[in-house]
Amino acid sequence: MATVVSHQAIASHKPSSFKASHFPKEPLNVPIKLRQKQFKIQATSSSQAPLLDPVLSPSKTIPQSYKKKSNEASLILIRHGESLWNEKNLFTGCVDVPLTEKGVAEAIQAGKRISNIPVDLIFTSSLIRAQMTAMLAMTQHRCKKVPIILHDESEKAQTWSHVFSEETRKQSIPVIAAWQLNERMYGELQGLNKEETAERYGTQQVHEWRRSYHIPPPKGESLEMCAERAVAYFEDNIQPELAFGNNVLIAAHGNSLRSIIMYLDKLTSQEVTSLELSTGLPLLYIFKDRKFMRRGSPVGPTEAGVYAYTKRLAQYRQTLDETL
Ligand SMILES: O=C(O)[C@H](O)COP(=O)(O)O
Repeated sequence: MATVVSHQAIASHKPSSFKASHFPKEPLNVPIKLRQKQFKIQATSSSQAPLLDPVLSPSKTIPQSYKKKSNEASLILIRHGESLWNEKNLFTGCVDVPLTEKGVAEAIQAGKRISNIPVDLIFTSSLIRAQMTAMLAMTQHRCKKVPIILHDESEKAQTWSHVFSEETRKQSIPVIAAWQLNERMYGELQGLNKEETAERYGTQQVHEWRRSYHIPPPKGESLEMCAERAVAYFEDNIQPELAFGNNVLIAAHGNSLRSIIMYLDKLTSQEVTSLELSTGLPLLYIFKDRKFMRRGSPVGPTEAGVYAYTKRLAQYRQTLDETL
């Protein structure tokens, strides 16, 4: 019999104490966008491992019922830890450089800060510094689930990365990498030293390139252009997950996150110019009643205030305390 599982199905989305046979074998009720990425698994017999088939047309895979997991979800945003080019003060943009040792420590520290906050699904950019940050942060999470990058760049990549144990899937968290969450493309500034560029073109000009909403750096993206793809991706792919009740972690970049925060906090193009994000600092939002409520940055796993924000977070933490 053919069974459809979504990306969500590889994670249990529940604390490890959750019983009730865990997940149904039949399709989970999943948000619209990720339905389109559903895989069809054909179990030829109970003794044979399932085979992964390519995506079917969404009309064949959309479940009939659509039932929310919860009316409330957490959203954590983390700018990646310090990169080797942050350290050298170079414009980085879409150049794919790794974290420094300090960046690794920042990512681990960020993980400690969010270690009691539920994470069902992770989105990162396609750049290694954001992916390293997400992975390192998750090593600290008390749920002890394994983040697994989903490879859907080809049918073969999907098939070859398939996990054949339902139990193992339940102990994992899907990680979706999307280029739309990449840092703004910094054009002809990529690889240049920020201080030297300011000396050459003037502080005011460089500040406009870096912080204005509308003005792009030479042959690069303005924040507005970056927002067009990052916010569209957020609205189309991430917000439906939150609306469904899935708790989401996004590890991305200074400017792609600035544009998303501008959307979440309804900042004007003027207000966003003064928004600065530190490397490796997690920011927590609660999504409820179709509204985003900014809750600041969890300062530590035992910080009482963070868990007082919502009953759901407090309950999740209590479950971790009881079961781990
Ligand atoms: O891409 C870069 O150089 C930085 O990560 C972000 O740079 P900015 O603070 O100059 O926008």
